[in-house]
Amino acid sequence: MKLLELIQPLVNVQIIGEGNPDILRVMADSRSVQPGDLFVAIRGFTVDGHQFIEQAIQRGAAAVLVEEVQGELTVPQIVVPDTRRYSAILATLVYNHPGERISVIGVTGTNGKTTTTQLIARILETVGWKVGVIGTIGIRIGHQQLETSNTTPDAVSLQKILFDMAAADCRYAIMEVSSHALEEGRVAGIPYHMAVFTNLTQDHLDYHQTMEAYRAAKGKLFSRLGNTFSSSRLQSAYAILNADDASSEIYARDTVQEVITYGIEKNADIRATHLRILPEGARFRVESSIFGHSEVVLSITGRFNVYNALAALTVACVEGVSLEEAAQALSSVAGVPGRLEPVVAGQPFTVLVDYAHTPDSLENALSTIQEFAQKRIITVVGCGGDRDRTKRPLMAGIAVQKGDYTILTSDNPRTEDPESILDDMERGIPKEERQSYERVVDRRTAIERAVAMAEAGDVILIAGKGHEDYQILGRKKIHFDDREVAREAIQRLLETRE
Ligand SMILES: CC(=O)N[C@H]1[C@@H](OP(=O)(O)OP(=O)(O)OC[C@H]2O[C@@H](n3ccc(=O)[nH]c3=O)[C@H](O)[C@@H]2O)O[C@H](CO)[C@@H](O)[C@@H]1O[C@H](C)C(=O)N[C@@H](C)C(=O)N[C@H](CCC(=O)O)C(=O)O
Ligand SMILES: Nc1ncnc2c1ncn2[C@@H]1O[C@H](COP(=O)(O)OP(=O)(O)OP(=O)(O)O)[C@@H](O)[C@H]1O
Ligand SMILES: N[C@H](CCC[C@H](N)C(=O)O)C(=O)O
Ligand SMILES: [Mg+2]
Repeated sequence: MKLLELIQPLVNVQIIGEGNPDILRVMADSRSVQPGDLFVAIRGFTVDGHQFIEQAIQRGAAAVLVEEVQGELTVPQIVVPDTRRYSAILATLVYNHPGERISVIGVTGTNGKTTTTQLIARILETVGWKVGVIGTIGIRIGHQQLETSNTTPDAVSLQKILFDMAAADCRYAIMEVSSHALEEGRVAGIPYHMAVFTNLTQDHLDYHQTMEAYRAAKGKLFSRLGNTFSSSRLQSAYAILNADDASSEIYARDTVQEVITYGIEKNADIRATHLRILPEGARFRVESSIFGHSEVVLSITGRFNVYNALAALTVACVEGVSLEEAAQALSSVAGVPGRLEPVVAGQPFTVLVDYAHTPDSLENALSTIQEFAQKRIITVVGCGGDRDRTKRPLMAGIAVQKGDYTILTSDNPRTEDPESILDDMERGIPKEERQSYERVVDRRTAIERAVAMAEAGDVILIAGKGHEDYQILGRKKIHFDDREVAREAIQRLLETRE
């Protein structure tokens, strides 16, 4: 596409320099620029992309999109007020509105996004539709697996991924939409067919500052639902909301599209009753005046997973899958990596690795374990560095209150002092609980310690990192997998006992 044709729909644009080159792609990272790219200089949280303009031109950039007029360049410069947001629009245009060639289902909320997207994918695939999935544990296009670094990729990568999914004949793109992504406009230009809300509890206050701002960021998915850039296609869209979460009322008011609710406690369009939470899974009955009723048997447990399953069932039913068939598909889900994932290595106690990294998710994981634990619950937990500090004392307080013994340890300390993160956590533990916890800053040692103290019938919860196979210490990323470390510790323990 010619540069001038590409930027024609944009407003507030200044063009400097001669020429009208062909633009093949939009690229925000100078290191990946190829000849024919439009390089977008984004002022980031760590570096300013304007620094890399020369490098991008050397690599063959045909034009640059900037916020500030640059000195003389050998390629045209397009000056706009906000390159981050404009890059989303340009990527949509370059890839010719990929979001309109595939039904995009967005899932947002503090907890449960990964699990819910995986459950939706399973149901839609079971009935025979090809899907793409984008989220924390990676990107999948049919059977092709790709790595990711963010839950929701940057705007430019996202449009390319949707393009590839549409080209691979996926009928659906099921994606996690983080509050960061909504705030930064990474998903601008995606005409969501469905917007699903799981829940809203505390997280990311380092970024959003207040819960109101955090709620408002997530709300953009609902207030913009049904909007498209191109007027050629007006589509009907649905907001799928959790009736038991207070924020849903606000989101329901904010959307002009059809609202369908799911829940357990309050009246909802699709509701779970007769819940039984068992160690090996959950059973419940679904009742809906719209979609009928069915029994559901899940191999994943916890009341919170009943909510995730209800959200997935609602999406499937809206898409025309029968409730019966959707429930059947869910029963075949063995588990989601790093979500209450058991480590089984012949030990007489239970070890569960879980991605609980917020106060609410930790509370839920521990409440679920309480329902089936026969003896003690030993919790190994840490909090990420360079992230929301206010959740640290809350998480430590919950661990000590709900479990029997807690080992406070490091998560991904990043550039913070690991001991000072533990200090922040410890502040949430009442003095009289001094006997029920200890600090072991090294995560491997902490896991080994938990394994060494466990007795038959105990449950160890290793929380915070779930599927992650790395640990970030300073600016270094080392290989670290809670499941591997626990397995090795158990094996060593069993060998010494033989
Ligand atoms: C705060 C935030 O949103 N940060 C994200 C953001 O970084 P940034 O825009 O500040 O980028 P930067 O690193 O300062 O670089 C600025 C620009 O220079 C470019 N650059 C940089 C170096 C170079 O040599 N050449 C070059 O062109 C970069 O490509 C970028 O365009 O854009 C980067 C590239 O897309 C992301 O990787 C990065 O995520 C960081 C790693 C991060 O941790 N983000 C977290 C806060 C996050 O977004 N999390 C949510 C999940 C939360 C949840 O689960 O609820 C997520 O969606 O992932
Ligand atoms: N519906 C839910 N409500 C509350 N807690 C949940 C729910 N679903 C999962 N959890 C808990 O939260 C943890 C993270 O779950 P999941 O990865 O599905 O959420 P997420 O929203 O994708 O998280 P992230 O924001 O990191 O991407 C799980 O390991 C579990 O402990
Ligand atoms: N999506 C979450 C992941 C947190 C995982 C935890 N292990 C950490 O590193 O803090 C975030 O960006 O806050
Ligand atoms: Mg996720």
